[in-house]
Amino acid sequence: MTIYFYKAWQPYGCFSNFSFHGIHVQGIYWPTVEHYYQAQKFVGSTDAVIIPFIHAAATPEEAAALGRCSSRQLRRDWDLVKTQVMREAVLKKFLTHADIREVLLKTGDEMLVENSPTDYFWGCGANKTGQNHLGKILISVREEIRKLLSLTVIHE
Ligand SMILES: Nc1nc(O)c(N)c(N[C@@H]2O[C@H](COP(=O)(O)O)[C@@H](O)[C@H]2O)n1
Repeated sequence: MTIYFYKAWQPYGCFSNFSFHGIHVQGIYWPTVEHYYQAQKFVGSTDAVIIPFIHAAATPEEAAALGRCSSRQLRRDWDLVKTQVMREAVLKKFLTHADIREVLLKTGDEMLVENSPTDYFWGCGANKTGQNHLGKILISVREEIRKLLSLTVIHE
């Protein structure tokens, strides 16, 4: 059975990047994966000045709105690195928070799909033909955590 998720307040909302499960990356705390992901778009770009504003955004929706502003200059390698940036942040999220790690592990081997009606890259889009990269990342993170757990105890 495929598990669909999208908004943070819906079933399996903890799989959304908009869920309030903070991460530390290189000594900096980010309130959601979405804050971190949107900020990474501008690392090294001429619009890097926006990064502290994304970091300080009160909500992930606000962070996403700042990061999605089409007049700003994205880092040049963004399309090359964005999937890896997202995977590292999502892995960090599920290594950090034991409660949602359990939710993820309990999905067994089920397919996970971000049921976004508009996003055909991270989600499945309105007609379910999207690439679902976020769902694929969650599945690979689930597998990586299983391997880590079989080797050692995770220290939060
Ligand atoms: N608008 C919106 N609301 C949500 O609640 C979402 N979970 C998403 N999806 C996420 O949006 C991010 C992609 O942003 P860009 O289009 O690359 O700026 C990514 O985190 C999706 O999972 N969108």
